Amino acid sequence: MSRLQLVDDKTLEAVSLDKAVDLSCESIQALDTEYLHIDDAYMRVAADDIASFINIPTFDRSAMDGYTIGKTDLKRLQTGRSLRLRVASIIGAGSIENRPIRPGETCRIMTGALLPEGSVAVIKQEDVEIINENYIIVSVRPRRGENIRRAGHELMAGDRVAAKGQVLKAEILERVAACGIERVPVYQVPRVYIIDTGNELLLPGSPIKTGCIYCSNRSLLACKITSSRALPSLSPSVINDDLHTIIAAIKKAARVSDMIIISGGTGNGLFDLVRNAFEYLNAQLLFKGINVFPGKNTSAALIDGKLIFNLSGSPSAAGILFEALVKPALLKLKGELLYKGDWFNIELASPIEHLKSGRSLHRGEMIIEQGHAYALPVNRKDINTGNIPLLLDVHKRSGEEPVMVKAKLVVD
Ligand SMILES: Nc1nc2c(c(=O)[nH]1)N[C@H]1C(S)=C(S)[C@@H](COP(=O)(O)OP(=O)(O)OC[C@H]3O[C@@H](n4cnc5c(N)ncnc54)[C@H](O)[C@@H]3O)O[C@H]1N2
Ligand code: MOO
Repeated sequence: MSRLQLVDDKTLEAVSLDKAVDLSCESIQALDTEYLHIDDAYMRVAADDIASFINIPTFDRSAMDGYTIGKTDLKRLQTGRSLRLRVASIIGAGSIENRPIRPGETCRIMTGALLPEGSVAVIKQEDVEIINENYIIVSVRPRRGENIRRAGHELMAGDRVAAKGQVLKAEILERVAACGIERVPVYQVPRVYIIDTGNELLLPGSPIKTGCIYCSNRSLLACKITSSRALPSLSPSVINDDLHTIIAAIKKAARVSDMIIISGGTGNGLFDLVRNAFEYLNAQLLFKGINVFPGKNTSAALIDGKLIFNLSGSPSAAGILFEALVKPALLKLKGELLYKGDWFNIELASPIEHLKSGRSLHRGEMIIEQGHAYALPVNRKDINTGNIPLLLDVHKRSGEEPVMVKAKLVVD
């Protein structure tokens, strides 16, 4: 390992957060696709448009439990007359009445059942007078088509029920199932490998030692990866600030995962060696440093086509940078169409304490006051209050206290 040398990458300039997101996202493509049974496809990402092969419903059906009305009887009723109709048959949902409806006749029909030929309306059972099981009297004036659901009124054959890149949520999968489609094309789920570097780190469960802290980033990142519907995998132990150990961990991660996150070692201290490991591995450095706080030392690289992020060891910075930078790339890897997420403008509920000049990212929560949504800045002690969590993107220009900020919903 004598060939290991510390790299001097000071020549690389820090990029804006937007540029860092673009460079990361542009360097990767969605994973391969597979077909899954709809029962296993919840929250997976559609790898192609999914369209119906059939009209839904495929036949004209009754929308109510009631009685069918034929064309001639409808005309008579519309003149204001009362009619005594003979109940010719009973049609339940799923059964078929082959005989067309005749003048002076009705069929008792259940909700969802196929209408007999010649039916032009259905009258709800509570709107007729039942004389006995063979006769009813109708005195209402139905509209043509009343209580009839026509073939194709929900969907026509060829209509799209899911778009490529859309997350298959409950209501979408209901539509897919309604079309009779059993298997759907989806993107594979990314496996994201987490490496925590730092000599001071202990895994929870081990006895505390002087000068050491418990490693909490792996829990934070694993939860965020899980809530992004990807698969976290954790290095079996924390990784010491030793170049060979870091290189071995990255090599292993690149073999078994689709994306890698390394926490710690982003700084310029003597034991911040992750970028030296990148150099040794001939990684293609995408950027080194982002003009935002926290995260000014964040970097990203490609190793064997796998995107690898080096986030700050500080858990609050790592959590924020996951949301702002890693998550868009992860969603792109998953095949999600809207991988960058929506930023919206929102007013701060209170000023942010000790706000730095320039651009900074913060944790926030949405609160509602007198019907208006505001972003309340929160520090780490106050999070998880039950309010909707937000990521806040704040620009402070000299001498100005920002009022409006950009925000993005955080799901974890
Ligand atoms: N001379 C300077 N020193 C530092 C600067 C600077 O500009 N000049 N920047 C500071 C900032 S900002 C950051 S961020 C850090 C960069 O830190 P690293 O990414 O190299 O991370 P570490 O030094 O390893 O750790 C930072 C902090 O977080 C704790 N940590 C690390 N890993 C974990 C983990 N897995 N779980 C929980 N906590 C973790 C670690 O003990 C440190 O306290 O550099 C500053 N220094
Ligand atoms: O670089 Mo640090 O992540 O700004 O807090």
